[in-house]
Amino acid sequence: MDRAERSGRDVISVEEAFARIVGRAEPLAETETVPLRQAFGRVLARDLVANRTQPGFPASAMDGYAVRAADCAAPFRDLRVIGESAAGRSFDGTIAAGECVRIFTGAPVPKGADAILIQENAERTETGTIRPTSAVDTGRHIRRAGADFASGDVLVSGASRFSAGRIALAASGGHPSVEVVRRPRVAILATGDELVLPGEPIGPSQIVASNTFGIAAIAERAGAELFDYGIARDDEGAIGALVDRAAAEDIDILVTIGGASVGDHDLVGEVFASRGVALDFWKVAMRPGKPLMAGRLGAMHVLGLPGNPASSMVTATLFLKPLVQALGGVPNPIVYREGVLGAEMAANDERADYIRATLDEASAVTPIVNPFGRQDSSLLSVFAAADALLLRPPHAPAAQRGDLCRYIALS
Ligand SMILES: Nc1nc2c(c(=O)[nH]1)N[C@H]1C(S)=C(S)[C@@H](COP(=O)(O)OP(=O)(O)OC[C@H]3O[C@@H](n4cnc5c(N)ncnc54)[C@H](O)[C@@H]3O)O[C@H]1N2
Ligand code: MOO
Repeated sequence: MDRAERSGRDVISVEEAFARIVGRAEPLAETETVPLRQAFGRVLARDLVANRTQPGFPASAMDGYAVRAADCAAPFRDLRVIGESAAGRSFDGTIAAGECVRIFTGAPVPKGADAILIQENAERTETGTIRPTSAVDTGRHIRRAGADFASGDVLVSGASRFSAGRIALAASGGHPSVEVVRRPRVAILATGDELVLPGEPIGPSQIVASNTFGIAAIAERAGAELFDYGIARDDEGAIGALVDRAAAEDIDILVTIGGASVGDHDLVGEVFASRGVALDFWKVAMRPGKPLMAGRLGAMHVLGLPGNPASSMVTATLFLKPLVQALGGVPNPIVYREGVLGAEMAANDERADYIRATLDEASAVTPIVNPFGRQDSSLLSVFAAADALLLRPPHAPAAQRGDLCRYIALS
């Protein structure tokens, strides 16, 4: 496909682009076992089954006395304290009528007891007995064995992402390590003669290659293992060598930044073609982010993001993030929420607009979405200050302040 052919043709909708990039992505089959401490955010490969029952014994939920409920009915009489059960140190005898055992939270309930009298409802006497001051129901303050889970229960279903709570549950179920889906391997390659790294000496017509850092954060948050391929000059050989490297290093998603448009130095599409990338599409009816390329080189997904900072961040949010999630085996829809417009909007043209906006959530359940006045796709300061991308669908009619709208929350 030459440049003339690539330009102008086949502008597809955002929904179509999503279906082609994300909808066709197969979750990775490979798994790995990681220590539980490293499992946060990872995707569980298969159902995690409890190795033990929790609690493993009937346990007291309170500090007090293990009693027979029948002994704690009015008129109250003294109960003899025949021992103590603390967490980790049980009382091995059996409680008979008129007896009780001093017990602490989490400790095993001794045989014969069927309730816990909290210590606030017991008067200690000088003769080593206690007297209940309140009746107690059978079963009161006793956690039955297996109340949390039983051995063999599914604790966390396969394809779930490990939250803090799920990690703690896996630990409680007796798992020091867990089997998780391999992280998708994402390589990021910035292209452009004008680019230098942050902190490097910078010439008068140079700019800092900032996009890699933002895109990497989006990909890693979505679960990627990241490979930074640095900056390639606007040279077919240099860019091509890094495409080859990605294929050789079993990269799952190669992301290029810049060089996606129609200028004489926009070489990425040609390099892709020369390296055998099967280009699926090259333009999306969206703003920012129109010159987005997507294709495959064998099993490797290839995404050519536009160079303008907001364009690359928006396309990474809409397509790269859910693609990483799809390969990693987690649900990956783009969630559009409902808001109220904080400003009037002009009628839209044929491109879906993703307008950088702030959310005012203080006043109402439905947040007010306030678009920034400046929407140029070079403005990182505006993107960084945004909480949301306000969606203006293609051909949306003019809208008033207070009208309902949809937005994507940025985080
Ligand atoms: N004649 C036309 N010109 C342009 C069109 C068009 O349809 N016809 N599309 C415009 C749109 S929309 C966009 S978006 C840009 C995309 O251009 P490229 O992907 O080719 O990006 P570059 O030209 O390489 O760079 C654009 C801009 O972004 C800066 N940049 C590039 N890489 C980085 C990076 N890693 N970090 C930070 N900034 C980066 C670069 O210096 C340029 O300023 O094309 C329009 N043109
Ligand atoms: O669509 Mo470009 O991505 O506006 O700047």
